[in-house]
Amino acid sequence: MTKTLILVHTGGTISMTTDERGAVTPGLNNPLLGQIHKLGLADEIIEIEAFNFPSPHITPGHMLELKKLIVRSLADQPADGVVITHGTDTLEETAYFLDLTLNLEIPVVLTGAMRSADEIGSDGVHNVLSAIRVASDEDSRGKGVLVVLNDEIHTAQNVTKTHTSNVSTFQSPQYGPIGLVTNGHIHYHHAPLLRARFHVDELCGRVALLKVYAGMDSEFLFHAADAGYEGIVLEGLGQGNVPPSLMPGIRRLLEDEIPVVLVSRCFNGIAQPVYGYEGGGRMLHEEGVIFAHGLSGQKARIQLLLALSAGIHPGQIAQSFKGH
Ligand SMILES: NC(=O)C[C@H](N)C(=O)O
Repeated sequence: MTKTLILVHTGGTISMTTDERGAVTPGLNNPLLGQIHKLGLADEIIEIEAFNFPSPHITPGHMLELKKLIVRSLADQPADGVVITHGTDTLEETAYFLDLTLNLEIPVVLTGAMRSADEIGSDGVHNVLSAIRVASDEDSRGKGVLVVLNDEIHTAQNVTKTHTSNVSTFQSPQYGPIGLVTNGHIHYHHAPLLRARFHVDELCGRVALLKVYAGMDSEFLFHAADAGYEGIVLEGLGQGNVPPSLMPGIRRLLEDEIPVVLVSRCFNGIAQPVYGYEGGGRMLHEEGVIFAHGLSGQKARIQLLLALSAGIHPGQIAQSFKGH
């Protein structure tokens, strides 16, 4: 069957080369642009250069632009799948943003590279080829946004960058990948659960992410309330606890109707209201802190930003985190 894919480039190491000083830098043009269709994998690949940014330069505003570009491109040219190349540093945030905002049955697959385009053993072209094969596969439909690197298929919800430089950096702690890419096959061994969805045309609200540490005081939380932040995500301790010295700041935010979402700074397990001591999860839950079960801090932050931008009332935001 004839397949048409849209391949959107956004930058990242996959499109970078090494300069004369030995520093890895973005070039004027994405070196992959125009190269991939020559490999003859899908019948038609429409390449679009959306941005050419290192991914630390990507903002939620760019993520929304990307989402709109995908919707527009598919309206102009219906396709069987979408592949997006992206820097790896914030890839998981863009993937989750798209997962929560795109409402598509066709596969949408993000990929990137840990080695620049001119480096020996560069993983970029291989990852793009795998992503194209995954996006062309019928079994990839209806699975939400996927992330494909190093011959593994991960969900946007669970995947995270776990290593600064290794090519096997993308992992889904505690859940594992949902599928594998081999020479001849795309093989799924798990099916992802249904996700939340938000209809967002514009982003509004500032949401901060703070990591909780031993002896942390409330100063940043008071500052966040004074500075007009609309939401706070806390990466709490263990099963979802904070030092008692953080309670005055949390109470102030909740009094001001600023949602406080709690995840765990542990990368395995879920945050849950277990402990009844001062600052323990039970107390936080009873006072109105929202538990985002199993999400990382950076994903919970994207979700809270989208919930606020979708106009969900602060009282209803907890509901939108149910099921995670
Ligand atoms: N491997 C990479 O793509 C890392 C790079 N700093 C980026 O995210 O753009």
